[in-house]
Amino acid sequence: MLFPSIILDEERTLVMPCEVKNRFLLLYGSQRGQAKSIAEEIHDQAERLGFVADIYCLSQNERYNLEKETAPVVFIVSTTGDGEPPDAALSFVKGIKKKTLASDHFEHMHYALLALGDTNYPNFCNCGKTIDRRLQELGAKHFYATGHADDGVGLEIVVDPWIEGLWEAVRKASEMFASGQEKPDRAKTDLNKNLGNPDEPNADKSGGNLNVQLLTLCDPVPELSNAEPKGEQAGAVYTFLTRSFPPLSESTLNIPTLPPPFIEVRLVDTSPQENNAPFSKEAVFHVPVSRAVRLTREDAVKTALSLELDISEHQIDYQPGDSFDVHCPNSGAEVDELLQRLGLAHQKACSVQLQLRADTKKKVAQIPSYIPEGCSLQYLFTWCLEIRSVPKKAFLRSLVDCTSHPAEKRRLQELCSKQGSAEYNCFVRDPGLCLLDLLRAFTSCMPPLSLLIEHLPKLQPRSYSAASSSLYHPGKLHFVFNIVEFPVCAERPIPRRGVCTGWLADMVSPVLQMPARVPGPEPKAGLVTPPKVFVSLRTSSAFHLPADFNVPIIMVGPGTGVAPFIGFLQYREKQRQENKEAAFGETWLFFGCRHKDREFLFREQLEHFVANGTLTHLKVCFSRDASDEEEPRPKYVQHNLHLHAQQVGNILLKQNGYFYVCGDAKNMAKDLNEALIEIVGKELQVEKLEAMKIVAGLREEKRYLQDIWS
Ligand SMILES: Cc1cc2nc3c(=O)[nH]c(=O)nc-3n(C[C@H](O)[C@H](O)[C@H](O)COP(=O)(O)O)c2cc1C
Repeated sequence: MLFPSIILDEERTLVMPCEVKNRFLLLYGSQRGQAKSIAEEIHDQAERLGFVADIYCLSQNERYNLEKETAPVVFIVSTTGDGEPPDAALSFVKGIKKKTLASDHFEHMHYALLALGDTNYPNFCNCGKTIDRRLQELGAKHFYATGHADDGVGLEIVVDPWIEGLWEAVRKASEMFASGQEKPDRAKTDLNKNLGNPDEPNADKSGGNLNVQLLTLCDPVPELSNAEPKGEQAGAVYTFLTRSFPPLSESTLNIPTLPPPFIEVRLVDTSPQENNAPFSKEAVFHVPVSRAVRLTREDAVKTALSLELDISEHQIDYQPGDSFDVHCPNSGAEVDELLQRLGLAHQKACSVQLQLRADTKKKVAQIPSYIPEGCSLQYLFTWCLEIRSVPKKAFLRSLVDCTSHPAEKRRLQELCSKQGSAEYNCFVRDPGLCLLDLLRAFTSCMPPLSLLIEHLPKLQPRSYSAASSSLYHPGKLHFVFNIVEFPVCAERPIPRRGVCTGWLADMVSPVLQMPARVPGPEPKAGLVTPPKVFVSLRTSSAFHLPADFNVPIIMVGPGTGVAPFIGFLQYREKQRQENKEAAFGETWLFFGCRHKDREFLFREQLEHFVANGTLTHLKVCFSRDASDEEEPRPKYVQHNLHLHAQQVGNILLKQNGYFYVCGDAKNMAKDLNEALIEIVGKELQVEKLEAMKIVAGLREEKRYLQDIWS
């Protein structure tokens, strides 16, 4: 069968005629939607390139049958939690892990896998790697090299070339295997000659000599390169974001094909049922904040707050180590500004009626399930859409067509182009710009409401670790957070706070209590109605105290990472009171912050645990306090861990102890992992590789547990 050649149509779009219908099965497992949207993108491209892709979520196992599947299978899976599969992939992963499956169970299967992850987490792409390894063990064969995309640096760096190379590989795989003419092993060898491996720097990323590009070419418009758009702000403040500079301004651009529109919106002037609560399928509880305390001093760089929720009216059973979701709305001021900017402010009370466009070219088009039918426009932006998300390149591409000023249009084309990738990262992705930032800067851009519904993801609840034990505080649930601040930068001249932490901080400010050591106005008890928040519980499968009291534990929780350990220690104190005869293992806590006097969170409570023997070793360090020159003190928790290497090694390697880490994934958790490997190497006198294996073994045994965030 001859593969049709590429035709350059009049609009200079590279298109393929649709005579060849090579079928493949496309399965995704996604927690927050990125894997799903990549799968949908592949599906749409497939359609345009003349393939047939049957797309399903891994959880829809009644819709596909891998045991009988003869077409190539493409998996797109992300990783969540501490290296865990997304919820929708859990049962699939469990199924393929069954020990009873024969080693040739999937011998008939040919697959490609794109794993999404983030190198800030220690178990990079663990779910994808697990599926890959297991499918191989069960006899399945790759028809295309696995891609590991890193959200920490930009998924598109791997995803774009991986998708580009996929088409040739799918075509060859379907040709060879669907007809049953080729023996799989032989075919694999043949195929591998042409496979591009996105993991290998010198690989042919096009997957062969066919360079399929779903891109439009845009010639430079030299006279526009430095033209000023009309908006004052755009010219003055947003220079790098909005203005084109050579060499990009002089390049011919490859820009993505316009994503096909699929939603039709009508705003109906009936008064919709007003509802000021999140729309969620899980059990969500509306609970009062019974106490709010600022934990840090005024002069600390970060402001940490502790909130106590009164859950006594609800059935919320939690254990220390569990976390829970706070369902927060978007900022009212931002929603108002957005509606104003879109010319929709006067319709904010209208009911939003959505339907799929009858003429859409998008094949897997769905009305987003997180938008309740007939909600108001205001509700849609307040509770349903993540308006702070960083617009993806496909979104920028769509915005191009809604922008009237030629210079702004060109700049948006640059930012979504292949050639402008570095500028996209530098001016959009890294500063974390959102739609409103773009609309402030690109003043002639006027997207329709339908486009925003198509591109803005679901507003996600924010997850926090419980910082209390219900044995210690019956009917109460505590949590701790730093107020996230996004300072002014060149691309965003207006500072802002995190969606959830900013909202919580504003809400509790009338009742906020100051730290005990700092004099300040106390809230007038009884005069203010307690603020309320919407929460749902997320139980943890493993991040709990060991069932056996005697097992020693090491906890590492700098900054707000100390939160779950406060819950652990409260629980442990109760266990000790109730089991006076029992022997309890050692409890170590490594805590760190910048300044002892400004942000030593829970200092009094930790000292209380030390005094009553619940906490046997409290090791603290302060990274910005002056150190004694003669006796330098440890700066960070990992340094302190090194200072106690022998005891740490002893607890973990000889006493079967547990090692818990909570806090920032990007810096702390990585450094700590390195420190642990070094300690194990030193204590056991083994090479680094061997030490790494031992540390990996601790993870597998669930004795090295993490609750980390990036
Ligand atoms: C709470 C959370 C936990 C994560 N844990 C991991 C992890 O353990 N390993 C990893 O490689 N990536 C991890 N990631 C990164 C995601 O896999 C990555 O952002 C991916 O693009 C998300 O795709 P999705 O939206 O389809 O779920 C985590 C992300 C979040 C938000």
